[in-house]
Amino acid sequence: MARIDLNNIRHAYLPDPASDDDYALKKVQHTFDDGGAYALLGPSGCGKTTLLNIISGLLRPTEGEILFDGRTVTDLSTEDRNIAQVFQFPVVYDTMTVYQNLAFPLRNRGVAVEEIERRVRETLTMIGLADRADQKAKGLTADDKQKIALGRGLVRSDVSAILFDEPLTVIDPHMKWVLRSQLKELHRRFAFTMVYVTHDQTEALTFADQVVVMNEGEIVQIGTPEALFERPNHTFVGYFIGSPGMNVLPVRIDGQGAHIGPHAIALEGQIPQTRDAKMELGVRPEYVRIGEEGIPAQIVRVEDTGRRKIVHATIEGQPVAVIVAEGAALPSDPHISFDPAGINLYADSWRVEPVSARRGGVA
Ligand SMILES: Nc1ncnc2c1ncn2[C@@H]1O[C@H](COP(=O)(O)OP(=O)(O)OP(=O)(O)O)[C@@H](O)[C@H]1O
Repeated sequence: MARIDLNNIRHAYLPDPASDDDYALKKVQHTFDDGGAYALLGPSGCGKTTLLNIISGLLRPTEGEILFDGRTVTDLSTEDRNIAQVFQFPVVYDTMTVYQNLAFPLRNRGVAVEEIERRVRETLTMIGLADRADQKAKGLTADDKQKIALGRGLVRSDVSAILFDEPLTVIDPHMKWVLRSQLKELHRRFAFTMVYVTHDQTEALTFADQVVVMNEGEIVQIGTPEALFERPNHTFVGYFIGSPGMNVLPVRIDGQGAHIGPHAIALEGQIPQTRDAKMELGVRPEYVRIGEEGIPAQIVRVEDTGRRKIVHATIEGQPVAVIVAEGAALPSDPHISFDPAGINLYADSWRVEPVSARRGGVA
């Protein structure tokens, strides 16, 4: 397995890109550590597949350089980069049996027959197709074919990395959960470098150690699922991750602190100097309290989701979502307050650290 460095990668599908908007990938500078499990997460069209195809060699970037373990591979093919890639829709050899499909990439590389037998049997068990080893792929369901495609990616131990592009789209929901857990387990056992593209936050957060969140051709944050939840770097990460997403509230900052209308908000640490930036507070619904004290609120709607309720309210005309326990009673004169530990401050959509935590830093 390999460490993958992306140095100043940009990509435009247009022949003569002029402005930033012409680039599907604006600028990517990132290292995927050897043996890391990464998810590329973001909405449709943000550049995930473009980035994945640049790593695999299906696409040559307009600018920049790709290195595997310090060696430049920018001009090498997928085969020469020794990459296994699993796509959204299954790519299998219909006329071969399930066993032959998995054995094929190993035979191609001259792996010894006993080793092929051992690895193929092990992988077949892992993907739940051991009992169908001798069946032709042709008659199988899309689900099972995709399991073969996953198996073909996993059967080789010599690859630099395994790349997955929304591989569970065609898999039924229960099997999705099973395969996701198996991929995670495989990663624990064999420490493959894995990059997994998805627009589904559950898939990303359960699979990856590090989630790379992308928006409009840029990486906006790389972090553990916990960091993305507690300290979103950008308001986009705040509302893209979480259900419902983070509340983002415009605030006024002055020498005394942050204010929503006439109401002062208690913050941890000192507020950094922010010049003329657009200032917002980001507070996840899990950190909003509804009770007798705080800012007067109007309840608009209550959603019952089973173990908890989501209360949709407004304060000073701004929508706020609040998560409360299933049995909790709502006050007749509702007020909203924020747990200071759950408040993040944003200047022009990017998070700023409270000054005390950064020792005198300025936004
Ligand atoms: N072959 C192509 N030619 C021209 N534009 C393209 C091509 N492939 C992708 N794009 C554009 O590049 C941008 C990024 O696309 P990309 O497929 O990388 O996004 P994505 O995040 O993987 O989206 P999705 O989840 O829908 O696959 C989009 O605006 C898309 O329309």
